[in-house]
Amino acid sequence: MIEFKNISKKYGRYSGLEDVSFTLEKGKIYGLIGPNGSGKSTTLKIIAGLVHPSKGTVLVKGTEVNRRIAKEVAYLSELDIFYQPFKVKDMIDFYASQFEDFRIERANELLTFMKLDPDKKLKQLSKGNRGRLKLVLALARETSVLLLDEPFSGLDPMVRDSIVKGLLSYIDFENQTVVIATHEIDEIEPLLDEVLAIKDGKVIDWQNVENLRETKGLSIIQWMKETFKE
Ligand SMILES: Nc1ncnc2c1ncn2[C@@H]1O[C@H](COP(=O)(O)OP(=O)(O)OP(=O)(O)O)[C@@H](O)[C@H]1O
Repeated sequence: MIEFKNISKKYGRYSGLEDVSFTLEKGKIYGLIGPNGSGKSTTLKIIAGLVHPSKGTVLVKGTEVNRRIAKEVAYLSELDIFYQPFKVKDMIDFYASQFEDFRIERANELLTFMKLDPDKKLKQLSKGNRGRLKLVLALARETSVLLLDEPFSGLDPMVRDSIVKGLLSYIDFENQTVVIATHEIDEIEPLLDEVLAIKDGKVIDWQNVENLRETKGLSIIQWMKETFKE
């Protein structure tokens, strides 16, 4: 579904990714784990067609990423910059006008689940509620690729668990490839099929989560501590 072939990304003198190759399959949920600045967001942005690699080829559904294929990718950015005068419901209408795969009924259901008032102005939303709105906008799309960059930032720990459970009902386990970059490993662990460890722009390890648990007896956190120990 998603193929990285020898991808490097340079930002001027700085390196974002270095010769990264992998294949992500349909129907799986992947976690990208790594320290700050390791290349997680760069990876997601390349899949979403927002950043162009300096070297290598990226295929999404067998096609080299272009504007058409990028429109089939739902991407939740780590940034939350919204057009301030909009109300929540204006944002829903805007997304519906931009993406053919945006399902308004689903968005309204998600707004209720996230306890967001459609009539509230975006500038009046707390950071946590902006985070919830970002999730609504990404999950209301019926796409084959769903990319979530730090989807729980700003959400208080008390609600994260219930939001993760809610997430489950909006993921199409058969057909979607979901990639989540996060530091909130505890919350996300029950969702993940595979984890990729990224460090200094390289994938340094890759594990199947069930295998990690059953054959090595490790949780993702334990594996992560071993993988990233200096
Ligand atoms: N627009 C940019 N201009 C210059 N350097 C950049 C830019 N975006 C990313 N980088 C650099 O590329 C590297 C990878 O950044 P990236 O944002 O992909 O990391 P990350 O793993 O998502 O980090 P974080 O966990 O802090 O979000 C870092 O060294 C970063 O400073």
